[in-house]
Amino acid sequence: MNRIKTDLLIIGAGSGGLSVAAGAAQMGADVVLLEGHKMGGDCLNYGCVPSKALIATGKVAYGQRHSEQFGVANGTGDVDYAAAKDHVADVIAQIAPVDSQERFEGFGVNVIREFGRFISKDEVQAGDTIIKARRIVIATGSSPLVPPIPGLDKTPHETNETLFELREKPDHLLIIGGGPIGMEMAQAHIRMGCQVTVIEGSKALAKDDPETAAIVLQSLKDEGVEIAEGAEAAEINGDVGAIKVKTKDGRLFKGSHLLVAVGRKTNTDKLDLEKAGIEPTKNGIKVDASLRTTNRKVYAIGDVAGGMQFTHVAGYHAGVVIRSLMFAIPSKAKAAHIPWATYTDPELSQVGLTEAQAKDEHGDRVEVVRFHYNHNDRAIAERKTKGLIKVMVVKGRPVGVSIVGYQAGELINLWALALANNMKMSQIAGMVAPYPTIGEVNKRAAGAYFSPRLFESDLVKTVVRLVQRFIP
Ligand SMILES: Cc1cc2nc3c(=O)[nH]c(=O)nc-3n(C[C@H](O)[C@H](O)[C@H](O)COP(=O)(O)OP(=O)(O)OC[C@H]3O[C@@H](n4cnc5c(N)ncnc54)[C@H](O)[C@@H]3O)c2cc1C
Ligand SMILES: NC(=O)c1ccc[n+]([C@@H]2O[C@H](COP(=O)([O-])OP(=O)(O)OC[C@H]3O[C@@H](n4cnc5c(N)ncnc54)[C@H](O)[C@@H]3O)[C@@H](O)[C@H]2O)c1
Repeated sequence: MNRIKTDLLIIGAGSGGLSVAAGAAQMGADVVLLEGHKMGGDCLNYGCVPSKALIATGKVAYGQRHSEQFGVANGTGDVDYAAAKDHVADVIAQIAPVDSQERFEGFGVNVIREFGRFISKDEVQAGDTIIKARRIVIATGSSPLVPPIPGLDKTPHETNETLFELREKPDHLLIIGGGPIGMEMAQAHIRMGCQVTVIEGSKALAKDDPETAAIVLQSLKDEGVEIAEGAEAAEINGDVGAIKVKTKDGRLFKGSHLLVAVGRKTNTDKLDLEKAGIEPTKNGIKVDASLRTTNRKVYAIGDVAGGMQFTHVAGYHAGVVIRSLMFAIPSKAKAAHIPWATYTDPELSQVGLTEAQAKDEHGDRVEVVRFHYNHNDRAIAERKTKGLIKVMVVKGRPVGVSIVGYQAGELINLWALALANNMKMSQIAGMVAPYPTIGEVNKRAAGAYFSPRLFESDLVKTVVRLVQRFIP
């Protein structure tokens, strides 16, 4: 057995672990990084990157079929499903060097390609190496949840870990789960020429604002996706080509392939957490505001910390623990300013409170201002007029923003900055945005907050009349 000592041990080389490793090593710490499977974790190999690459294929195919409105003859938009998967693999391959073992070794990180498990409060065994560390960061992420629905274990099915390697085009893809994975993949597949049915136990895209989510759901239905809500999968059987899903309320869905996308299970089973005195929760590892576990030498970040499960959250967590670990500066993770986006067409994004949450929290003090894409000149030129922005405002400051429409994932960046810095609506309204950009939607939403105050105020009218009378 090899024995090594280090300042910092990181378990898991996904979005969170790699960010901590890169930062800490480049700042001079002695770092050991463990990865039992693929460098880059879920995001690069089974998550964000392949899903967005497949969405891009769908977008091109859809664009070909709908080009006439621009004066360009419609094309057939035929998709070679296997070739689309080659495109996905090529996109992953282009990004992979950034997350590679070689790059991290170049920073001076000792990368060990083994799963790690605790053997004491400050020791982890990985293969035939025992690492004793002054501080440890658990960044082991999550895996697809495959629930114990009767028959599922005997029925061939895809998850996000297998879908991007499937080369045979599904005639009819059944998707259990109408969350972001389900809806992004539903649209990508209908655009690639598959028939698609989403079987959702409660409400699709339920974590988002219902008004903006409804616009996405209607768009998917208009493209031909069948979305069954209140349809909890209860019994599954069949084989590739003939899969059947029965729901609790007796509905029967038939398809050729099945994708299970019903949420995530955090990766803690290999860790032997109890050996280190680390308390788990129902969905992850118990952490305090500084992401410290019940063992004061150990932190948990990213998906395994059991909060919002996004790559940018794992990256943000990495920054929080680096401050504590490298400089001993007390640092807390907050969630109120964290945005998210779902990359359907139209896109859906959110930061801060939804309208319902804002009204719960602030009552009558909330004002909701809206601006619709069909008043944005660039959106008209691009024929992307479907969508709106809603800003929830309390005492002149935004407390939440929901956007649905073209580039909603880009537009939310400004509001993430505004919420993180407690900015005022007047600062957004005062920004000069280049014309014609989709980004003017943001400025016009802020303007919509002030319009009634300026244009419907008797006081303003009286003052203006008075001033006009006295101006020479
Ligand atoms: C289909 C899909 C699409 C997504 N799209 C987006 C998106 O568009 N935007 C977004 O922000 N997020 C998206 N996500 C979420 C995002 O992928 C995750 O939030 C992110 O990868 C979490 O990072 P992490 O570092 O916590 O974990 P991971 O990236 O999962 O990394 C954890 C790593 O730890 C390793 N590991 C586990 N146990 C051990 C052990 N005991 N020892 C050593 N190594 C171990 C694993 O092999 C893995 O490599 C998507 C997820 C999915 C599934
Ligand atoms: N664009 C993005 O940032 C992006 C994209 C994909 C995934 N993700 C991340 O991955 C996480 C997981 O995504 P997800 O879509 O798997 O999970 P999710 O938890 O968001 O959605 C799962 C859905 O499955 C439904 N469900 C559960 N059991 C069911 C059953 N038996 N029958 C029918 N429906 C059932 C739930 O009601 C829920 O709506 C997301 O929460 C997000 O954090 C992010």
